[in-house]
Amino acid sequence: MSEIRLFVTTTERRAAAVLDLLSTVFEDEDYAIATMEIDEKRDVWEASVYMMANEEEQVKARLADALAAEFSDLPIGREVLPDIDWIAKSLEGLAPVRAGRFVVHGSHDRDKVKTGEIAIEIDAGQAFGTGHHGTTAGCLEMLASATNARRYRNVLDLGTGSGVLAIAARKLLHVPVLATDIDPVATRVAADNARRNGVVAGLTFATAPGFHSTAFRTHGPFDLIIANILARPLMKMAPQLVAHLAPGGSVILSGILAEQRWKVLAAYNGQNLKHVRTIWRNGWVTICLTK
Ligand SMILES: C[S@@+](CC[C@H](N)C(=O)[O-])C[C@H]1O[C@@H](n2cnc3c(N)ncnc32)[C@H](O)[C@@H]1O
Repeated sequence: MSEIRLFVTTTERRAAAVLDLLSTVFEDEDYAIATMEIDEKRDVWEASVYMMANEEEQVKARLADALAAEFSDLPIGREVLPDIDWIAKSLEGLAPVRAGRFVVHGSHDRDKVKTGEIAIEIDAGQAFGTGHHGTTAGCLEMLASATNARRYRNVLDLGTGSGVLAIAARKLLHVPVLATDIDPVATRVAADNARRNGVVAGLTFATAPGFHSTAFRTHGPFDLIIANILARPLMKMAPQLVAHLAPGGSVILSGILAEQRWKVLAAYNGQNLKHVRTIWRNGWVTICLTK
């Protein structure tokens, strides 16, 4: 049976409001809801709900009811999604990912690395970060571009997961990197991955929730802090994160849904950081700011 997407087309701000509405209407039900950017320059966004074809009628009626009060000007669009070969799709997911000068690949794809690329070998495992997620790829791309513009002397990777960003930073910059995670399994996996990638020296791993460890004082302040966590903890941590950033330093933040971007920017602008660049990937944003 085919899958259907019902959607409305509007601005970023109104799409975020429609998403809130959809999450209330379809709360606790198994329908995926999402917003996605269609045209950055013209501020065109879509807010969507996905369902199987036999559920379309009732979902559409409820959607129309929900939109009636505030969004009656938005016509409901419809798309029939192509049937997907999930086995082929999952294998495709393991293909190497390229972002900036980096290529992240599994051990089965060592021969796919091209001359001039910085290769990071990560097999899918117990920690987040094979490079396939829009947030990881966004951080890698931002890291490559941020380091074109200036030199950094040390780096913090907060929420290191598989260690992919710490390994990328070490391979690119050859400077000391502190990598931390709240999850001890992640720090162990990240250390293993660092060994496999031949970058043990210069990389320190620590298990710590947020900034609760003496490691930050010992190794900081940092010229570059990369944190791919989630919008809410990133906003909460803004004062501490900025306190550990050296004057003139840069921050790369990800784990932020496109509609949460302005809130995160406000939290960091409030700490006197200036926005440099945003990268959009698959509904997620990666933001770079400087002190
Ligand atoms: C989205 S993953 C990012 C992994 C990797 N850095 C990447 O970019 O692919 C977020 C990681 O942050 C860790 N994390 C979540 N909250 C944290 C916190 N308060 N302090 C430190 N690490 C945290 C999680 O355990 C997880 O490994």
